[in-house]
Amino acid sequence: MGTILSEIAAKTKERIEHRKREVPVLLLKERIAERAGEKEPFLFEKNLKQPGLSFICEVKKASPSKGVILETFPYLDIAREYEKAGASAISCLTEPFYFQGSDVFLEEIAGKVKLPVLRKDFTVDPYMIYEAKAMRADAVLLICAILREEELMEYLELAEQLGLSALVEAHSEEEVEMAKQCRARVIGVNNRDLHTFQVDLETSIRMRDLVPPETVYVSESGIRNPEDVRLLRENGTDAILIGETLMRATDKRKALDVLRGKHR
Ligand SMILES: O=C(O)c1ccccc1NCC(=O)[C@H](O)[C@H](O)COP(=O)(O)O
Repeated sequence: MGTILSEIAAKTKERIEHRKREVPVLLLKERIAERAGEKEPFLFEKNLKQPGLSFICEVKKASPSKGVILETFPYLDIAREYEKAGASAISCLTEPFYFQGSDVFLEEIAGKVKLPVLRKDFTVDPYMIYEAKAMRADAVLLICAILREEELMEYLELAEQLGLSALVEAHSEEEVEMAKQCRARVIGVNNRDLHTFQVDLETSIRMRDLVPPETVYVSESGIRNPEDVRLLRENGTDAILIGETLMRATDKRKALDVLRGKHR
């Protein structure tokens, strides 16, 4: 049975084939050259390697599991609040059909906020890595479940050449092995089951020891409360990626403090 990811990946391929005809890769390369030196290479990875648990805070309007999360979506204000609240990085959804994301959100956030920004999209073509760089992203998401090992290796090399970090996402032990084989430097385990959409933190807790300490280990999805954060911290997680919980919080700084265990 196919998962939601294969469906999103197929739709993304169509979107990107169309985009390539509108904006040829040569144009993206010109834009990248014009912006050379504007960004510190690999800042995403560098920030996640700072001592203590790092928070990657997500800017996400909607999702397949929850539908629309926020009707009005002040994405730039949200990113600024994350910055003030001490986030280490921002994750910005750019996928338009399932998450109501947009490249415009990312480009604007990356232009106005100093934190590194992850382009949270379903990378299925090297073109998307050039796009990410051209729109001033600092990192790309590479999902093992939608890539062959040769593709993952090729995309990691391209990201490296462009000074972009890559968050390599796994859902199983086999995918963690694939990420390691490709020498990923940042590996994220997603706690969301792609068949049922159920989240279970035990997934990333269980796989922690498969990833060596020099690789950044990220736990993604389903992080709701200080107890979840405490469990992940105590299990040796380097960074956590949080979307819905923060999107629904009216006061982001307070919500992050509560998650960190600073408020009761
Ligand atoms: O969020 C979904 O419904 C979803 C469904 C299928 C593939 C990916 C999906 N989400 C992308 C993410 O990985 C999350 O946005 C991210 O990890 C944050 O999760 P959460 O804190 O649970 O919003």
